[in-house]
Amino acid sequence: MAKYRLVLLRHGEGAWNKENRFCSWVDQKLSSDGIKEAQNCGKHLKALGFEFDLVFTSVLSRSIQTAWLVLEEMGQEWVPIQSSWRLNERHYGALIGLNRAEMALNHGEEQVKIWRRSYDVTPPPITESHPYYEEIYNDRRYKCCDVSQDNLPKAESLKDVLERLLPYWNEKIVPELKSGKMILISAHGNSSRALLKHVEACACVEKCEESLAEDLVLLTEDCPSATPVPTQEQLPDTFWLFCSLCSGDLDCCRAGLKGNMNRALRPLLL
Ligand SMILES: O=C(O)[C@@H](COP(=O)(O)O)OP(=O)(O)O
Repeated sequence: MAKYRLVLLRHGEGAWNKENRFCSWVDQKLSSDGIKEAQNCGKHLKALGFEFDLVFTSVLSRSIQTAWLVLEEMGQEWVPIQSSWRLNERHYGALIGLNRAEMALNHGEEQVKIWRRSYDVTPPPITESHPYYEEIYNDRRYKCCDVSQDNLPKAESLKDVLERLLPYWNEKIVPELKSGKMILISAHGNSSRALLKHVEACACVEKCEESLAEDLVLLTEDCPSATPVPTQEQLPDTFWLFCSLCSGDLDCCRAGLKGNMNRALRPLLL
């Protein structure tokens, strides 16, 4: 039996994913395709015999809905779910709600790529005149966070996402993994990317005190070759799985489960 067991999911397709708009902190629900993707993912995980002990989600409905649908398909609805804004999608600031293709026409492909896939470039911040400002900052879910509403981000780079995510990862998730629980994280494209970057970096570094470091064996394979889905017995001693497709800035797929599992969720590559 593997020592540390983590499955990291990017949620199924949301309504604005379909429209190619920056969704970010706007609380869009899953599209009908997204619902099917999450259900398929649950079927695959069930077929592979996964038994989750604890689930972490962001406070955005698309990640929570994905977790519910996965658990329902697996007959594991009873598994506790913990939600935190720290797993939210990257805050895209003033870009929220805008269409990526229109942005590319107005600002150029290169600029849009920098906003989306650079590590430490922060897009312009959201201001009070933004059409979604009130909807986001007056939402009750952000009144009970571990930071005050005034201190919530107004725009984030991927680096900022990692910085706000790490305390939660280290304090809430890592101890549960270390206690032997099988964990599902249902998150977003960029919060997964940030976490992936951290976990992989730690796995490469000899000593990384607060991480799973040497004990963590990553199942890394070149993208996009389809490989057979390993059974639980075939998994190495310690594993984590990234159940979605590649992230453009990380160059290749990091996934223990590929093929069916990855096709169950919308690829991260756009
Ligand atoms: O905010 C969004 O629209 C996408 C990410 O956008 P990109 O960084 O891929 O542009 O997040 P998700 O659908 O994973 O919650």
